[in-house]
Amino acid sequence: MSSEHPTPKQSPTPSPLRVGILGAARIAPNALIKPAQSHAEVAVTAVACRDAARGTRYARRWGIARTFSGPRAYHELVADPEVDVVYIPLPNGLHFEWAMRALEAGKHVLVEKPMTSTAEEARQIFALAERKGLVALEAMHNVFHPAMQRVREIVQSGELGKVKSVETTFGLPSIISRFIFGKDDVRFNYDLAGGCMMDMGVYPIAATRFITGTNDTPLEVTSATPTGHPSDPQRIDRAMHATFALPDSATGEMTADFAFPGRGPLGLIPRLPQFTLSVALEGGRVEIFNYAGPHVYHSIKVKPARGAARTEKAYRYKDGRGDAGWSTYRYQLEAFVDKVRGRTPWYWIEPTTTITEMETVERVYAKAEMPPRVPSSYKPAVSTVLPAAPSRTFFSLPDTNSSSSSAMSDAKSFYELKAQLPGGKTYDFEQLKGKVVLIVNVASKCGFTPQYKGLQALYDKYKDRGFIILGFPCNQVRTLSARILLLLLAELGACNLLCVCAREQFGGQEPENDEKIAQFCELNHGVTFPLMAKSDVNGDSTNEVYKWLKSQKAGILGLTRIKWNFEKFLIDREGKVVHRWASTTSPEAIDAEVAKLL
Ligand SMILES: NC(=O)C1=CN([C@@H]2O[C@H](COP(=O)(O)OP(=O)(O)OC[C@H]3O[C@@H](n4cnc5c(N)ncnc54)[C@H](OP(=O)(O)O)[C@@H]3O)[C@@H](O)[C@H]2O)C=CC1
Ligand SMILES: O=C1OC[C@@H](O)[C@H](O)[C@H]1O
Repeated sequence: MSSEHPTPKQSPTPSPLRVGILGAARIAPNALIKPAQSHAEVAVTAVACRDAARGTRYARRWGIARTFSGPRAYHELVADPEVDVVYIPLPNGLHFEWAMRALEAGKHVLVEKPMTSTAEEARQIFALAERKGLVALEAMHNVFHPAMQRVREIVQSGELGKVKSVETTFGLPSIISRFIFGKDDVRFNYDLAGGCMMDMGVYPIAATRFITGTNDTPLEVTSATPTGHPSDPQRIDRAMHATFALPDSATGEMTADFAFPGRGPLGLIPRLPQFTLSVALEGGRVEIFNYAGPHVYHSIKVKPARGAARTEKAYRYKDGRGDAGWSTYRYQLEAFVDKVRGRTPWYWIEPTTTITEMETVERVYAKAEMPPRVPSSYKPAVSTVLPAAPSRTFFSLPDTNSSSSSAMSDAKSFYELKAQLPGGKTYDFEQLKGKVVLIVNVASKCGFTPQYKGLQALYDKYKDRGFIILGFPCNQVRTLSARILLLLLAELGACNLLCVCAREQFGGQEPENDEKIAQFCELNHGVTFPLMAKSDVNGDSTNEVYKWLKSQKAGILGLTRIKWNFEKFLIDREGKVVHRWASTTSPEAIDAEVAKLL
């Protein structure tokens, strides 16, 4: 059911992005509605609320023109052709379903933190967004703020040497939280993927990783101690304390707490909320107070071991970008709109970051011996995910699930395969008999290129136990902008032939010759595992190895095509492909699976 309201307050540009909100949620005014009022390219035009009266009040209060209500409200908003972006501030356990439904309907999505209940769900959201050429972002708003960017800059500048340890807290005293959270708050509901680690805990994790440059990998959790919530102590954590191993022998420690007790006898002396991030480095310390909401107030303290301490503030970027009055959410919205409009955002949270953040949350719960959050029962509508009509089938490549001869390898087993080495020699797979093999299509100028480091580490760790990695450089997997261009052409009705021709010609992420690729990998990433000659992994000229691998194991949604650089195939000692992982699965995340086969 939908209804109209008086004109919205915004005075947007002629073609603003029209945002619809799912749920009359408490956070939406701060996180989206108010920020949108100062963004000329955004208009919040619709809200869906299960309850008609509440939805109408909310829409009036916030000047939102259209309301959907009733049991189909969310479906109707998502299907509305006048909505371009869906903002999802629902309980955590519903994020996946509604992000997927919105993407399936062709909308960009801004999803509240934590993005999903599990890492696998986040993977699926990004895979679908990528397939559809849409933007998906986890609303981890504080990292977009100049204060957090500045802290990261100071830490990473080397001014105070290497990081030794990071300590982060996010906690509210019980005296405050009892006024904020009712006893039925979604945060305390296990079936809705509640828990303190999910809610507040993602801030310390995201901040620690952001500051230490470990956004590409899940953190190694060395300990996790939960405090159960009285409503459901076995499954819902009121608080979580965890420690991490960071690169270069550094350590991390976090505390998140929905309601910590006061001090003194009977806990009667109240304590202040805790929002501190403190980094100890070889040559001093950097601290930021209020790292989660730095727009309200913050102070950055830089304390060198020798010399004078200083305090900094950063409400806008040093070069003047932004506005001192902007909140973290406003900076986030700026980036989101830039991304949707095809401009380069000032900062962006890559899919890998969100996926590995969720992996870290999973690891913390596992270490704490608490049950993992339950994945959504929503089954993505595959039929709408797959390309619908032949005239738009540039995502469905010739070899996608095809049984045509060009897509098939003649080899009957892994050990019959051969690959081209740089310089024209042949790499015979017979020599791989009895080994565990990881095969990766690599590229030097891709967002995932830093994975080389993790791959080399994996190789170094296990090569003496019969493990080998083979890299297949490929210039073929196209860039996102090229995909969007293709999508646009198809939407505009450009002929299928044009799309077919363009399909495999885009790329540019591995443009150099074999010699330069090898030099790049050795110099920048210390790669010593074998790299094959540059070749195709999709299309008519797909090399024999990839034809065979793809015939053995399909990827997400049953599609065989290689979707991006740094997809990974793991082959066991018998020559059987046992795993296929998307690019977003980091080398660190597959370590345990490799170890299992050795
Ligand atoms: N970025 C930030 O600073 C913050 C982010 N958040 C995140 O936003 C999300 C929502 O939090 P918050 O605004 O506090 O939550 P609220 O409880 O205020 O809102 C959640 C909304 O979800 C809808 N909903 C749908 N199904 C259910 C259900 N089964 N039970 C309860 N609500 C349901 C309701 O919409 P309807 O109106 O249709 O009934 C409700 O308005 C969470 O993921 C949280 O982590 C929260 C606070 C701060
Ligand atoms: O910023 C926040 O503060 C309080 C939390 O419960 C909320 O979900 C979080 O995002």
